[in-house]
Amino acid sequence: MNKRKHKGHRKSEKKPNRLKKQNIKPNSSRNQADGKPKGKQKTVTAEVTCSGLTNEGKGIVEWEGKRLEVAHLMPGEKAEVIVSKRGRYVNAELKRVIKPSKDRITPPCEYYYACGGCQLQHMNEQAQTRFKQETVDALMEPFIKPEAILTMDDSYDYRNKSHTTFGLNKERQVIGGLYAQNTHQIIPMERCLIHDPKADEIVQTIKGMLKSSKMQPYNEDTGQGFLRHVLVKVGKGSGEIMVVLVVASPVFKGKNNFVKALRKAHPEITTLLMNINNRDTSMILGDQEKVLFGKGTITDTLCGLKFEISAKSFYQINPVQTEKLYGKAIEMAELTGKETVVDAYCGIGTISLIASRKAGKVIGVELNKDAVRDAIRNSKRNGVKNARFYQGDAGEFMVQMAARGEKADVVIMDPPRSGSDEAFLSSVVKLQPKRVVYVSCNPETQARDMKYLVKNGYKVEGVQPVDMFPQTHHVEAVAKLVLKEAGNR
Ligand SMILES: C[S@@+](CC[C@H](N)C(=O)[O-])C[C@H]1O[C@@H](n2cnc3c(N)ncnc32)[C@H](O)[C@@H]1O
Repeated sequence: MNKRKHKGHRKSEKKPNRLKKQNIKPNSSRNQADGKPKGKQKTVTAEVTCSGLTNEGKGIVEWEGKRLEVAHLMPGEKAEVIVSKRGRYVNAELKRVIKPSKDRITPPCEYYYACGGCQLQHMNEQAQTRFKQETVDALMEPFIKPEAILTMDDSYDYRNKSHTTFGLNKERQVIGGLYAQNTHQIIPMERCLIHDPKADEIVQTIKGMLKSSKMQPYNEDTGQGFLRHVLVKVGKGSGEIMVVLVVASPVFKGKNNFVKALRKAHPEITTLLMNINNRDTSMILGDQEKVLFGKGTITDTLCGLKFEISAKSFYQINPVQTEKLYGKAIEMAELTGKETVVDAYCGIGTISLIASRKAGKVIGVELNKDAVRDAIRNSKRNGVKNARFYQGDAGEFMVQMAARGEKADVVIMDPPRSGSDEAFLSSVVKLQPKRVVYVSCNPETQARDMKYLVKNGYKVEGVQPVDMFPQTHHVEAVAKLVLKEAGNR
């Protein structure tokens, strides 16, 4: 996915929406012209005690009868917070922790409090694990008690994909970094501790080259400038590296010299692309792409298979944990070699091809054209003969399968953060697969969709949380649902 927030991830896909975050009714006290809350802002310092955490890892406190959310505050902690009130809009920020939790640590990242990418670095590993376990436990409480979360030994440097945004600071110097949470303000940074270190090194080289190559960073407000973002994908298993320069115009002055210099500085880059994004959008990647050198894709190894990955295709960002996640999903599918498996929202065919080794046949469906092309190539590359891939909306595809009276023994589904839809879920109910394995990076929408399936004849037999995104509030979960006996539906 080319969006800033996903599986992962890190930035909101939409423009900031602080009202929504604070659970206050939209536009209740806002000036319609500039979007800012109406009225004079009052600021007070208040002493509060944190009673728990939101699903985004923020501390919950009570102030003047209102429930407020305070980033970086932990349960049981007493703290001073700055409360800003304008009309009915109330915001609280941590000023000082008076009584710290025994689980509080000093965040190792120097940008942590300014950047929005990580939300849990102030918690030790046990507290992070407990938070994620409790989040999934609470969401799955109507169905089953989840298994203990699968954690990761080395919880930094794990991301195989990074994107850095470029701009100019007030002194008109080039800066590159991540956006501050809920804003489009770039926090200049040289190293993000959850990125692959090599990716950050390459980005720093590119930043240093901008001046000599007379390349201007893009300015979102004026629409002037050239370089918007740099996307780096690292094949952790293969060592292959893809760099994508996301630019605002197809005219790349000094391209040959730039490419030559970058290759000289980083011979480990295996392919370089230019992606043209000239729209006023929060999406990182545009539609047009040009390969500047190499094959335009990287290949990585996962679960013993080789996968080719395009710039715009989704690929799980933490391969160590992905192997655990996929292993669990395949175990839950209980394949014997005979089954027809539908792998919905299949991306580049990772789960499909791993499942194909134990299934009769696999049908993969995916919306992104590039990902489907990758999946077909991956199937050939791995000598898989019993998998077919289709491009389209998974819901529509399932509706058609149900209308044609086709059969599926197992449905594996791994939708984006927003979850699945009624067209898809109602068709699953019509197709009546014996098992549904639901993989999700958002257990909130997963629980919502599971409720539909449970109402319509399925029973939850297991839920396995996996920590795919250490240091952030995100958590992955895989659930096994089985069709109840006809008499028990
Ligand atoms: C979370 S990813 C999972 C991909 C794959 N299962 C994996 O593990 O790599 C979700 C995928 O769903 C795709 N997608 C999003 N909306 C879709 C839709 N309506 N129908 C089919 N695929 C969709 C995205 O392009 C993305 O590849």
